[in-house]
Amino acid sequence: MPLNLSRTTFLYFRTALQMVWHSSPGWTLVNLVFVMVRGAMPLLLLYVVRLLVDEVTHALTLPVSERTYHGVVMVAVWAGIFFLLNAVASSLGALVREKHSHRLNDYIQKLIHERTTRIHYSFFENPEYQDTYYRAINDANFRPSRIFYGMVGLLQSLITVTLLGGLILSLKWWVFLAVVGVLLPLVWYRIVFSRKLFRLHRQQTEDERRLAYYNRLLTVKEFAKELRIFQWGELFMQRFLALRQGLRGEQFALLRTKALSELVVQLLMTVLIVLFYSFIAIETLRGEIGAGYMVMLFLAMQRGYGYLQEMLTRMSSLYEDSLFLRNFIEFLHIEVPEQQYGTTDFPCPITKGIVFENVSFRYPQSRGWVLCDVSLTLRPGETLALVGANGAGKSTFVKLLSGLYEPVEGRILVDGIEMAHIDRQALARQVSVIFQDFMLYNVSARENIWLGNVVDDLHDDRVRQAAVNAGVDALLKGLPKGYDTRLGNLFKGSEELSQGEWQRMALARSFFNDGQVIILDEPTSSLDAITEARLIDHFKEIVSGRTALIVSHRLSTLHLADRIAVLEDSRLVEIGTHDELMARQGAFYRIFGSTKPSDSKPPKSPEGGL
Ligand SMILES: Nc1ncnc2c1ncn2[C@@H]1O[C@H](COP(=O)(O)OP(=O)(O)OP(=O)(O)O)[C@@H](O)[C@H]1O
Repeated sequence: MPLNLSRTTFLYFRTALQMVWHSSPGWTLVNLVFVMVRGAMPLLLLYVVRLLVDEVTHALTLPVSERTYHGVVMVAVWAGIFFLLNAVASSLGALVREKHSHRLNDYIQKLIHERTTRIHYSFFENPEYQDTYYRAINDANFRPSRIFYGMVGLLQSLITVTLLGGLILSLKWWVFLAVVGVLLPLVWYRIVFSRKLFRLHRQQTEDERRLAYYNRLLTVKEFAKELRIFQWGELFMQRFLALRQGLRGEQFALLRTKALSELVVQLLMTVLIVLFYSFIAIETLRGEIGAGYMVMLFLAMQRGYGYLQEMLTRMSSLYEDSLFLRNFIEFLHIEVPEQQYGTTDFPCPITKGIVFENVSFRYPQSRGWVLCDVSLTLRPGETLALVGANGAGKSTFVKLLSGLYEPVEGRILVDGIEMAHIDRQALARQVSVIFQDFMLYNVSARENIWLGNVVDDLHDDRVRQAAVNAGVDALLKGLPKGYDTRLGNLFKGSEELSQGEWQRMALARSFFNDGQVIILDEPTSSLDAITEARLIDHFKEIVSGRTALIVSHRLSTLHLADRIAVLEDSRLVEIGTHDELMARQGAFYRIFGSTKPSDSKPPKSPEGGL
C-alpha cells in the first residue's frame, strides 16, 4: 500500500505544531525545557548506577581494613540528588503539560466555535457537511491534547533513546543497528494499521452519526413523550445494538490483525535481547568491560527498549492522530458556498422597499426549484402576508429575506442595495425574525427577550414593553424570580413554559428588536384564541412604521396584512389585497374562499393590550 507519508503528513504535523505554538508560546517554551530535562534524566541515573557499581566492585578487590566508604556515599548522594530532580521535574512537568493542554483545548474550541458561528447556514442542512462536522467535532474533543501529549512524550523519549542509543553505539555499532533493524517492521506495520483505521472510521462516519441519532432518540427529552406513547424503546434499542455491533465488529477485526502482527515483532525483539545480554556477559567475563559498565548496559538496554517501544507507539499514534487531524483541518477549510456579507449599511429609513427581482432558489441537495422566478416588492411600512400550501416555499422565502441563503438566480435589493452587500450586524439590527421552529433558550426571561437584539444594551423598560406587546409580562412577573427566572427545564431552579408561552417569548424577542423589518413565520400557530385575538388587535400598533412579512395559514392573521402574496408550485401566482384576491377567485380564493367567517376570525379581545 502506498504510504504517502511525505507531504500531507508533515503538513498535518506542521499545522498541529502551529496550533500548539499559537495556543500559548510561553507555555510551549516552558514545556520544552521540562521535556529536555526529563529526557536526559534516565541517562544520568544510569551513569550514577555505573559509578556506584564500579566503586563497590573496586572496593571489594581491597582488603576489608583498607576499604573506605566515602566514595560510595558521595555517589549515593548524587543518586539521591538526581532522583529528587527527576521527581520534581516529573511533577512540575505534569502541571505545566496540563496547563498547556488546557490552553490548547481552549484554542481549538475557539477555532471550532468561530467556524460554526460564521459558516454558511446551508452547512447545517446538508448531510455531507454533517459527516465532516461530526468527524471534526468528535475528534476535536480529544485529538488536540492527544497530539500535544504525543509530541511532548515523543520528544522526551527521543532525547532519552538518543542518549541511551549513543551508549550502546559506543560499545558496538552493529548491536545498535540490529535493535533499530528489528523495530522497523513494527513501525511500518503500525503506520499501515493507522491508515486502515482512519479509512474505516471515515467509512463508518454516517453509521456512527446514525448510532448517535438512535442514542438521542432513546435518551433525550424531545423524543421521550412519543417514545413512550408509541412504545419505540425496544425497536430503537435493537437498532442501536445491531448497528453498534456491526461497527465494533469491523473495528475489532482490524485490532486483532494488529495484535497478531505485533506479537511476531515482539518475539524477534526477545531473541535479540537474549543475544545482547549473553554478549555483554561474555565480554565482561573476558575482562573487556567492567562490572559497572555491564550493569549500565543491561539497564540501558532494558530501559532503552522500553523507551523505544514507547517512542514507536507514540510515533504511530501521532501518525494516526495526524490523519484524524485531517478531519479537523478539512472542517476548518470546508468549502461551502461563501456567505459574503458586504460592509454597506442597511438603508435607514427604507424608502423604496425590499425588492425580489426574478428570484429563483433551490437547496444545494434539492432536486428542483423551490422558488422559481419570484418578483415582488415589500413596500416600506406595509404588512405583507405570504400564503401557500405546505411545501410551497414560504419558509424558504423567509430564509432568503433574512439573509440565511442567497438566491441562485435573481437578486434581492433593499432600496437598490443587494442584500448580500449589507453588513451582517446591520442586517441583524434591522431585520428581526421568528421562525416556525423558533428556539427555546434556557437563560433568564429577561435575557430571552434581550437576545432579540444583543447589539443594544439590556434596557429593562424595553424588555418589559416587548413582553407586554407579546402578552407575557404578567406571566413573567408571576415567576418566582420574575424576569430573572431562568426558563426551560435543563437547569435547577428553572421554570418551564408551555409551547404557546414559549411562542409568546419568541414574539417578545422579535418585538424587542425595533429594526425596520419584522418577519413572522407562523407567529400564532401555538397561541390560544384570546392571545391571538389580542395580538391581532394590537399588531398594527406594535409594528407601526415597520415593514412586516407574515407567513400564515390562518385567515384571521391574514386580515392584518395590507396585501397578500400567494405561492403555488414554487411560483408567485397572485398578489393583492384580501378583497382583490377574493374577487379574483384565483389561487387564494381556492384556498381560503370556503373558510367560514367563524374559522377565520378569533374572538374579540376582552381587554386592550397584549
Ligand atoms: N434544507 C432543505 N434542503 C432541501 N430541501 C428543502 C430544505 N428545506 C425545505 N426544502 C424543500 O423545499 C420545499 C419548500 O419548503 P418550505 O419549508 O419553504 O415550504 P413551506 O411553504 O414553508 O411549507 P410549510 O407550510 O409546510 O411550512 C419543500 O419541498 C421542502 O422539501
